[in-house]
Amino acid sequence: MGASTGAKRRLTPEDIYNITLVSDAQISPDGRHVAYTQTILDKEKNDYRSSIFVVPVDGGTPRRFTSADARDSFPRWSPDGSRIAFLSNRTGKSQVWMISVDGGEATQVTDLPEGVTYFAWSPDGSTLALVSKTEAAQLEKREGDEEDEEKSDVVRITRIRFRADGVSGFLDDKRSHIWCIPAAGGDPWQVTSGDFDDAWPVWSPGGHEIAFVSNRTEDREYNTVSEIWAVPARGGEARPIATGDDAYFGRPVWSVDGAAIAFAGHRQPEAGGAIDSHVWVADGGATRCLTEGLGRTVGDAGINDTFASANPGLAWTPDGWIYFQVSDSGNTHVYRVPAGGGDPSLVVGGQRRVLDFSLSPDGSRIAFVAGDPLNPCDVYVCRADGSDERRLTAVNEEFFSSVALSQPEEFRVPSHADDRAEIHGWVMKPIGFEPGRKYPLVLEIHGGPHGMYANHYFHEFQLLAAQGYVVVYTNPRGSQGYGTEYASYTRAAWGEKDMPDLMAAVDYVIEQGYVDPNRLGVTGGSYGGYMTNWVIGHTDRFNAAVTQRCVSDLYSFFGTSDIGFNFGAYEWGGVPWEVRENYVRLSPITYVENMKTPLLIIHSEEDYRCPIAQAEQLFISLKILGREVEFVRFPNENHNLSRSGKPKHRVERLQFILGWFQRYL
Ligand SMILES: CSCC[C@H](NC=O)C(=O)N[C@@H](CC(C)C)C(=O)N[C@@H](Cc1ccccc1)C(=O)O
Repeated sequence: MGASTGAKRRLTPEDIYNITLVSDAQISPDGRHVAYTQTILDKEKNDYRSSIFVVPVDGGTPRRFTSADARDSFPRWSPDGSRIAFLSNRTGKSQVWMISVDGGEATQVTDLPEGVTYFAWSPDGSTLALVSKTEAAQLEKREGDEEDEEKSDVVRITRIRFRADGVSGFLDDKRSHIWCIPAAGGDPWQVTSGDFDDAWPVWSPGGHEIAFVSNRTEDREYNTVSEIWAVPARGGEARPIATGDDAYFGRPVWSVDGAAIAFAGHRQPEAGGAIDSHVWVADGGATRCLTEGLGRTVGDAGINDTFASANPGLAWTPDGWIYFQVSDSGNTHVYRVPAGGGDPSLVVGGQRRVLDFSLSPDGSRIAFVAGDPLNPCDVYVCRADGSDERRLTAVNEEFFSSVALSQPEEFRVPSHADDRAEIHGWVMKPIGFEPGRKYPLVLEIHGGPHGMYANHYFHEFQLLAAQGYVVVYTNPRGSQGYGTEYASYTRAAWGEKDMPDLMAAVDYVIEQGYVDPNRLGVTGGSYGGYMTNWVIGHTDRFNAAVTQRCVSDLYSFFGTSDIGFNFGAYEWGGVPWEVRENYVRLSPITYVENMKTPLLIIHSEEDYRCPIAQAEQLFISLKILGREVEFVRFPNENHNLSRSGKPKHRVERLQFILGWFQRYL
């Protein structure tokens, strides 16, 4: 691939409308069907629409279960397999709905004033545990009730976390709590309360207790702790499972006998994604780590622009295996480990990214969604040991058979840094590639910094290849998927320690002989935008740059991003007044006078992760310096414009990127 287009046409930005996304594969209790969410981008409505589908594991045509003009998602089978409960925004707020597997109309189960973000079936199928920001007192007082006082538009802020990307306005003081409701409908009751955010309820096998994730430490306003607790299902006092100031745990799952709980995470909350996560078990004695020697992080650190997220948990089988995702060198796989101790082993591997998975209750089958460089996603099923794998959907087969795609080629190259560490990367040749010709190159830089480029379809990369660019992308130091030492290497050294890795990849590809070294471009988003700014402040080798949702000044980023002060305090070695020099030295804007590369700045106006002032400061400085710079602002969009922004804006963003590189390369 890459050599000729044959009968196939080239990809265009608008082709995002031709891509169907599947996610959240949930295998039925009898292991014979898989329910999943299917999402499309609706051009006419300029919005997303998702529905629940069910496909037989023995093959056959997927059947649409819901067809509302809404977002239906999170399908979960009742324990007897007769019903599927799901979340839907069809009445405005996200609520739980129910549909019989025999067909018929879906019925609404919950009507909580603050909606529902997550739910789980009780083992006997009688009750659903929910997560909602509703407080019991609100149920008495519904919309339309008279307010006592006239509302003021003045905002009084008392909490350190007062804004979150994706939430317009400011955060309210409401807390997420666990609720329960009869699955057949009826009055809900509040299970947890207090000044805590509770999440991810999981029923004990006997149905008496619910484990959940919360931060109940004294210092919770200021730390990033995440603990595991359990509470009686009828309400009462919560008991600690894995708690304390060193807890950074989530995704709890009970053992089948209810004697133990497994979960994922690590014991350094302030480090976040900079260190590897593991699988742990708490059984009343000491908490044990089951994946000590794994050398890779538990979970999916993959980054791309064409996916629908599902956020799967761990799975514990009756015969004592715990299943979990692992990010490994650009792939996300499914592993399992014996709960009693032993070596973790690979179950679902391959050059691909497993986005989510679920196990049948008897532990015999796995359903999963996976994507690879030429296919964003499909639903698969296999046996518990990974054998007998079958693809159950082919949602994009027809579309992708009509367009030419470039197959990424992997490489490993020594860094330009003194340690000559091995850096893993990919190169995509342009569509219509002809040996002997020289092509412009675009370097793509991922964010995080602790994310991971993966063996997964990336629309932006394929578009650049379709337009005649060589596309290079790598997992430099700071990336996940190569162990803790690799991921944490950039601490207090952003830019300084990863730029030599990136430039080694660029030089390696230039050495292959098909790149015009005078036509080099660079782009990236978020931390990738930070690095784009850093790179053009430290070399003039690039002829065009596009910085997206970027960070330019660490000093003004600190305290204005929703990411929280802890992020900077860890990543840059302290708070500004402790390590002032780091904030200046590591800020790309410090080197703005050196920036000569024509720069396009793309930023969303409601980006609270990287506030738009980061872009404005850079734009104004470069304008004053008389540099070639343009600033494209996307109204009503947040940090996730490239992944879940309004479809029309996503197309426009891609057009701006292509336009800039066409102009300067
Ligand atoms: C995937 S890990 C990074 C998440 C990180 N959040 C907390 O630690 C984050 O938001 N990092 C930003 C940079 C930071 C604001 C300086 C970032 O680079 N984000 C990336 C990665 C990402 C991908 C998918 C979803 C969330 C973040 C980006 O926006 O592309």
